[in-house]
Amino acid sequence: MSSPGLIPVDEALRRLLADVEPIPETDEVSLAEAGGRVLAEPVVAGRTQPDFDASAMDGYAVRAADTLTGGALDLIGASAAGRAFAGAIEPGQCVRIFTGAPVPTGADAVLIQENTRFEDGRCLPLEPVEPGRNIRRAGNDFARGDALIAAGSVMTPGRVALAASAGRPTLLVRRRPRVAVLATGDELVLPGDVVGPSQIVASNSFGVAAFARTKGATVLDYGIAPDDEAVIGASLDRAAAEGIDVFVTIGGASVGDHDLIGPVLASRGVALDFWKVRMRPGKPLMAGRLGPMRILGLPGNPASALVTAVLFLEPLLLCLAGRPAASREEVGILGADVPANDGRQDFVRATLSLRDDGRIEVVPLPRQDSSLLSTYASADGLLVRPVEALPARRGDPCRFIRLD
Ligand SMILES: Nc1nc2c(c(=O)[nH]1)N[C@H]1C(S)=C(S)[C@@H](COP(=O)(O)OP(=O)(O)OC[C@H]3O[C@@H](n4cnc5c(N)ncnc54)[C@H](O)[C@@H]3O)O[C@H]1N2
Ligand code: MOO
Repeated sequence: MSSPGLIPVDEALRRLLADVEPIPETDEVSLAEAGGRVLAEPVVAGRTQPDFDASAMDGYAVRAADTLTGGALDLIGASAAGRAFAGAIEPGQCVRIFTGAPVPTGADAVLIQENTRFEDGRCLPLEPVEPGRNIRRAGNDFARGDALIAAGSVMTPGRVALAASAGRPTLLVRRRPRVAVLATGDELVLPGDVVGPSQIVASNSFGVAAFARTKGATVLDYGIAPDDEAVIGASLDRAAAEGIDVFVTIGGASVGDHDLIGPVLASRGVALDFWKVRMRPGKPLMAGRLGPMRILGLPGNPASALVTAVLFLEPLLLCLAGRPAASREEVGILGADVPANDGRQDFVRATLSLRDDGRIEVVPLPRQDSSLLSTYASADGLLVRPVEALPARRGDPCRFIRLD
C-alpha cells in the first residue's frame, strides 16, 4: 500500500538537519558541571603528568644492579606519595617506597615488597629486577603543552578526569540548546488537577521535556494552551522573543478542525520544512523555522510524540550542540514472528534482552496503539520495520533503536 503525500523518515530527517549550525555561544562551567557538555575549546595540558618519576608499586626503591648480587640492602629512608625522600641512594642501599611516591635519586627500579624479605633492618631481594621496573616515568601520561581533548568532544567521565589532571578547574563548553515545550488541547489538565468530563491528563510534555533534558537541552515548560490560535500564537511569539532554539508543540498536528498548529505557523509566515512523515507512530509531524528558531510540531498521541522526539528532536539537539547525529540503529535478532509491513516505516515498541550468544533479542510488545503509554514505558527499544517489509520470522536479523 503506498502512502501518497508522506515523506520518508530519512528525507524528513535530512530536511530537518540540512543547515543546522552549532550554537555559537559558550558557558564557562566548573569541572563538577562539565559532564556531558560539549567542549568549545581544546584542552591543552597545563602540566606534565606525572611530573616526577613515580613508583607504580609498594616496595623498595633500589639500584637494579644491586638486586643481581643477592646481597641484603641497607634501608636508609622512606618515600611516600606527597612526601618524597630527600636524599640519594648509593650502592647497597634501598628506600622504602609506596605507590605514587617519587623515586629517589640514584634508584632505577622498584622491587615489590612481596619479592623481598626484611631481616635485621636490611632488605633482602628474593629476585632480581631490571632497570625501570615498576617506575612510571615523568610525562608518561601527558606532557605540558600536549593537546589532550579536541573542541567539540563530549565531556565523558574520563575526559572530565583528564581535564582535572591537566590542571583545568573550569572549561568553556557550548551553551545547551534551549527547548520550550507547549502542550495543546482543550481536553488537557495538569497531573494532580481535577479531571472533568471528557478531559485527560497531559502527559506527553513531561515525557518530551524529560527526554530533551537527558539529551543535553535546557527545557522551559510553556504549560498547556487551549485549542485557540491566539493563545498558541502568543506562545510561539514568546518562544521567539526568549531566544528559544527549538519550540516543541504537542498535539494539534493533524487535520481535524481543532488541529491548529499548522494554521498558527502559517499565520506567522512559517514555511514548513515538512508535514506528515511516512512512519508509524508519528505521521502528523511538522517541522519549520521562524527566524533562527526551529519548530517541531509533534503529534498528540503519546507514543507518537515520544517516538518522534527520539527520531527527530534528539538529532536536532545533537546538531545544535555541535555533536554528530549518527544513526542509532543496531542489529538484533527477532524474538517473535512479525507480519509484512505497509507503506509506513514502523517503529514497534519492543523489549530487548541479551541472548547467550551475545546478540540482542528484540520482542515486539503485544499492543501497539499509539495512545498506549503503558506499552511505551515498558519498551526498551523500537523495532524498525522498513516500508513494505516482508514478513519476518523469529531468529531473523532485525534493526532496532534503544530507548534510554
Ligand atoms: N483524519 C485523520 N485523523 C487523524 C490522522 C489523519 O491522518 N487523518 N492522523 C492520526 C494520527 S496518526 C495521530 S498521531 C493523531 C495526532 O493528531 P494530533 O497531533 O492532532 O493530536 P491531537 O488530536 O491533539 O491528540 C491526539 C490524542 O492525543 C492526546 N493528547 C494530545 N496532547 C496530549 C498530551 N500533551 N498529553 C497526553 N495526551 C495528549 C489527545 O487527547 C488525543 O487523544 O491524529 C490522528 N487522527
Ligand atoms: O502515527 Mo499516529 O502517530 O499513528 O498515532
